[in-house]
Amino acid sequence: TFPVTVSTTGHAVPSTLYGLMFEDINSGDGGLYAELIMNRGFQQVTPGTSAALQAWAALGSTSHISVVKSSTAVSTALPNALSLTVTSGTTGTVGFTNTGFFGIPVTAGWKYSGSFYYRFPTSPATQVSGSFTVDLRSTTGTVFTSTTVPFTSSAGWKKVTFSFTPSSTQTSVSNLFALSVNAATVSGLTIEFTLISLFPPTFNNRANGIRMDLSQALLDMKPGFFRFPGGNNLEGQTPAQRWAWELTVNDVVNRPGRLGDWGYINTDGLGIYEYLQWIEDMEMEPIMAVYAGYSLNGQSVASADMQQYITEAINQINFVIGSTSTAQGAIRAAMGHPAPFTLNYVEIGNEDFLSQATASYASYRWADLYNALSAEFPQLNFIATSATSGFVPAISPAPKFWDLHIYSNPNFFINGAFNFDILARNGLQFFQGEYATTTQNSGASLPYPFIDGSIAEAAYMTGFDRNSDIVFAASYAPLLNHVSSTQWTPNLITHTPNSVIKSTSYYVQQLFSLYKGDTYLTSTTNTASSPVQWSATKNTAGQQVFLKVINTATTANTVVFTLPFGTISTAGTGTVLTAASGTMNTPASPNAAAPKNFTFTAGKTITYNAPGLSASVLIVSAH
Ligand SMILES: [NH3+][C@H]1C[C@H](O)[C@@H](O)[C@@H]1CO
Repeated sequence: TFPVTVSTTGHAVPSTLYGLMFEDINSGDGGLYAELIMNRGFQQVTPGTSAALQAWAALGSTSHISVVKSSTAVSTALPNALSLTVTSGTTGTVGFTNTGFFGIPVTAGWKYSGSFYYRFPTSPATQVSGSFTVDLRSTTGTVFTSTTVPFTSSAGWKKVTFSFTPSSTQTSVSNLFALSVNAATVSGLTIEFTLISLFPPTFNNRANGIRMDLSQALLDMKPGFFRFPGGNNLEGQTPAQRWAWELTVNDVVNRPGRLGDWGYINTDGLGIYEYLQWIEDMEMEPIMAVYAGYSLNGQSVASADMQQYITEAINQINFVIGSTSTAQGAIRAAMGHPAPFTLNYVEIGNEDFLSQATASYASYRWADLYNALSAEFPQLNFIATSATSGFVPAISPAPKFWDLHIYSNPNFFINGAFNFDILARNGLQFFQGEYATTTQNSGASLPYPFIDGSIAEAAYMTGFDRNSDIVFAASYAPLLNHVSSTQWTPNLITHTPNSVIKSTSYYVQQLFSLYKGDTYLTSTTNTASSPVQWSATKNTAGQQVFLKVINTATTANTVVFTLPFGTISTAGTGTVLTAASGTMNTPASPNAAAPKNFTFTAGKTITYNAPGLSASVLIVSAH
C-alpha cells in the first residue's frame, strides 16, 4: 500500500503543458489535410513516367492519359498536367480515375466540393462544347454520386467547380473519383487537366481545410499547443529542399509542393496559413519552427550564408504576427486573417544535436538566428533544440527554452519518472517536444503503441506534472499514421480514409491533458523504483482535485490518499485505462483497450486499488 498525503501548496501548471507535435510524416496529405485526391497537381514529378501518374488510371481501354509538361502551364508552380488524348472515331466514354489516398470515403449527406482546371492545348477549328461527368464510384464501376460540368474548347485554362452529395454511405473505402466525357464530343482532340481536387466537409467548414474526424479526436484531448511543421520535415534533404513558408501560402495553384523528408511529395496544400487557422479553430497555440540552416544530408548552411535564412525566418514570423503593412502580414490578410495569429513560441531548428548539426548550431546557427529574431520580436520565446542530448544546453546565448527528444523502451520511462526533479531551477524551461515508447524492453519494434509502453509513458508524465514549474510543454511523437502509408511506428493515432484508431498512448495523453488542472499539489514524494507513481493537481475555478495513479506493475497496487481540504464531496468519479500486457489497439481491434469510467467513495481519505498496468484519474470536488 502506498500512503500519499496531498498538500494545499504547489505551483501553477502552464496551459501549454500537454499538446501535439505534428509534421507531414505518415500522413499530412492523406490525413490531417482533407484533400481526397492524391497527386492532384502532378507536383514534383517527371512527365511521361508511370510515377507521375501515381493514383491515376485511364477509364477503359480507349482512354489514353499521360502526364505532360504543359506547353502553357496553369501557373509557374504547377508546370505539369494530365493529358487525355481522344483518338478520332472513338465512341463511348473516355476519362480517368483517382484512387484517393489509398481509398476514398463515401458518406451519405456529405457535400463534396470539387474543382479542376482544364484546357484544350490545341483549340479546334470549330469550337466544341459539351460536359464532363464527375463522380464517386466503386472500383467495379457502381456510381454513388455524380454531376456534370459544362466545357467549351476555347483556348486557355479554365477553372471549374462542382459538388455532389451521396445518398448512401459505403462501408468500403475502395472507391474512385472519376472524370469522364462522351468521346464523340471531343473526337480527335486532346484535353489537359490539373489541380483536380475534391474535399469532404472540413473542420469548422474551412476551405482547403482539415479532416473532421481527426480534428475531433485531437480536440477531445484539449491539447494546449501544436508544434509544426517539423521535426525532420522542416529540414529538407538539402537547404534547397527545406520547408519554406513562402512556398506554402496563397492559392494552392501557386504552391509547387516539395519532396518531403519522409519519402513522398508534400503538396503543401496544408500550408502555414491552414496550420495557423486550424490551430486557432482548435483553441491551441502554435509552437512554430523556423529552418535553422541544417539539412538531413548533414549539410549546414555556411556562416557567411546565414542572412538569407535569418530574413526568411523574420518573414515567416511576420506572416504570423506582422502588421498588414508588412509584405508578409499583407499576404495573411489577403488570405483571410488580417488580425495577427496568436504566437508565443518559436523553435529554432530541429534536433540540432544530431551528427554534424551540433557544431554549426553551437558555433553560429543558434546565435545568428536567436540574436536576430529576439531583437526583432522581443516578445517571443525562442526554443533551442538540444545541441547536446543532455539536459544542459551547451550553446550561447544561453537559451531560456530547450527542446528534448527521447524515444526508448518501457524501462527507460518507468525509471525516468524523476529525471526532471533533480534539475536546477535556474530559469531554463524544458519542452519534451518528442517522446514515445518505440521498442519493447527486448528491443523488438512496435507497430502500434502497447499498454506496457503507454503506462510507462504515464509514469514518466507524472514527472511532467510534478515538474511543471520547469517543464512548460510535452508532446508524444509522431502523432498520426495512415494505415496504408507508414514511415514510422508507433504513432499516437492510426487512421484509414474513414476511421480513426486511438492507441493506448492516445488515452494516456488524453488523461493527462484533460486533468492537468491549473495547479500542481505537492504530495508525498516517491522514488523511481516504485511501481506506482501519482500526481495531484487541481482546477481552482472548478474546485476539483485530480488524483492520477499510474501502476506499472502487472499486479494491482493500493494507494491511500489523504486530502487536506475542508470540504470534500463524498462521491468521486474516475477513469481508468488498463489491459493485459501486450495489448494494442489496431485497425483489427480498435477497442482492445479503452478507458472505463467508475465512481468511488470520496472523503478526507480515499483508498484506490489500481489494477495492474493501469493509468487512472480520480476526480473529486474539494476546496
Ligand atoms: N526522428 C524523429 C525526430 C524528428 O524530429 C522527427 O521528425 C522524427 C519522428 O518523430
